[in-house]
Amino acid sequence: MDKFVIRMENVCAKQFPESHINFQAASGDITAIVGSNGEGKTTLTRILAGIVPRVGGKILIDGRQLDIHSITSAQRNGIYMLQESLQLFSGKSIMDNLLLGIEELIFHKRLFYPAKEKKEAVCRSILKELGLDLELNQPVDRLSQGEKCLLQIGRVLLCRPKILIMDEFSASLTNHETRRIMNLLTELKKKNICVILISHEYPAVIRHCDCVSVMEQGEITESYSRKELGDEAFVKRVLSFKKDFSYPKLPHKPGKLLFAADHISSGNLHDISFSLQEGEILGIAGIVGSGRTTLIQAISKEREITSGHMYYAPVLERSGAISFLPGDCGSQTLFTGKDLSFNITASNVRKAARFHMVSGQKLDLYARDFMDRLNIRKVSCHVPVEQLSRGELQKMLIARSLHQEARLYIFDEPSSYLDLMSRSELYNIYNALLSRNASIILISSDFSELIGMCDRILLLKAGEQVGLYPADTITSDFLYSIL
Ligand SMILES: Nc1ncnc2c1ncn2[C@@H]1O[C@H](COP(=O)(O)OP(=O)(O)OP(=O)(O)O)[C@@H](O)[C@H]1O
Repeated sequence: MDKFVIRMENVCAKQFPESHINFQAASGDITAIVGSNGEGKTTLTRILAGIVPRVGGKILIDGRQLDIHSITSAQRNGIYMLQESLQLFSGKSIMDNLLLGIEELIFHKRLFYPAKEKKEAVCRSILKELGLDLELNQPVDRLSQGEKCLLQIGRVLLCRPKILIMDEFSASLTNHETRRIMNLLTELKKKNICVILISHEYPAVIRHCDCVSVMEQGEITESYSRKELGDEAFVKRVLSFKKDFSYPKLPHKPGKLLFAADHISSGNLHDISFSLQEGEILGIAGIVGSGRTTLIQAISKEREITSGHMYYAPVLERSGAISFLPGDCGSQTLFTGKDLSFNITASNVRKAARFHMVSGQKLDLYARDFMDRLNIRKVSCHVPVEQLSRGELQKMLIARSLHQEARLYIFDEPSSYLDLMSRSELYNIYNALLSRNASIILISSDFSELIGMCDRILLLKAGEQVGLYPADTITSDFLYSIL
């Protein structure tokens, strides 16, 4: 593919009517777009991919104006976008997931379907390129998150993209999986593909990206190129966005026993034993199929155990004493069509009730308070949830969980999609919860987060408990080696 530069000139987005986007990315480079939650990163890339309309401005490749008004028109110009959540055809095979819907494009099908052997050969070759050693007829459901992400990239590669946009693909991947995908993207540079990446993962940006653009309030405010600045100055610039990020874990003394699992089994989970004290954070590390979800369903009494015993302290018996924050922005638990205030306070409406009357004003005040604490920058708490960015949605769900005033919080990948400042704020909230004798069970694919914030870490692999370690005695590398 020939070298090219794609430019957005004075493009305006509906959400930021006062701002103009001026952005450019070159073929053979990985360009990262960084910035806090809600600054317009996703909006920019969605305009480029024809998912949302632009208001004014131009999109050009090497000076030639592109007519992008829909996903199809963007794809016709070679622009493909992988959105935040992984979207595969569940229950279908790897081959189906690679080819469904794009066979015509790949095989230039006219009258006849391509021979099965031809399709298999194409799929095998792309799997090889992706570094995946998988059977073509295997269903995708049991693949790891990293493999699923690679497969989606493979599907796009079959369409021979000029520009590949990836929006926060690493949110629920382990650092190891993220590294694997970044290595693949680095290989794509040799084919002159232009990769545009939205990421809050600064280590990946520092290691692999050639250019970085900073987005604030719907505008690109700064852009840096590794080639122009040199390696050292480039790294320094990127690190300056990271500021003083560290895990603000405060020392605290665990209190009474709050919960214990004694040799429990359920579904694919076998013989798990651990305890949790008041004021403690227990981390759970494990990859897909490790039994993490089954375990939290059992603890939150959504699933029966088949053997063993679970102890709940009396304080956990009251309704609302256990709060569960589901992973992947809890898309199942959103009250769509309702506003932020409703969605935040739905977990504890009684808090604003007096003589069986609920005060809407009071609910709004609670919602506003959480919006300030979690930096959800919206003028009103009556904004519909559909109008939130991914990070803002995650903060809203965290706020809902906190509003429940539970004693045991089960957080599944809570920091996914959060910018660094919001992560720091979340960790301070953990400290505040612990000081009030609440406890946390934290599930995370980010091993450094587990080590940085937890007291102990339970390791699960294929439904078995493979270890329970004090967090300050282990390293991320040790966790990778075991899991
Ligand atoms: N459908 C919509 N209607 C109106 N406003 C929206 C809509 N979708 C998003 N917004 C707002 O537009 C702004 C930019 O959102 P966008 O998703 O582009 O941010 P982002 O930088 O990608 O954030 P994040 O890091 O949280 O994913 C946010 O303030 C968001 O609340």
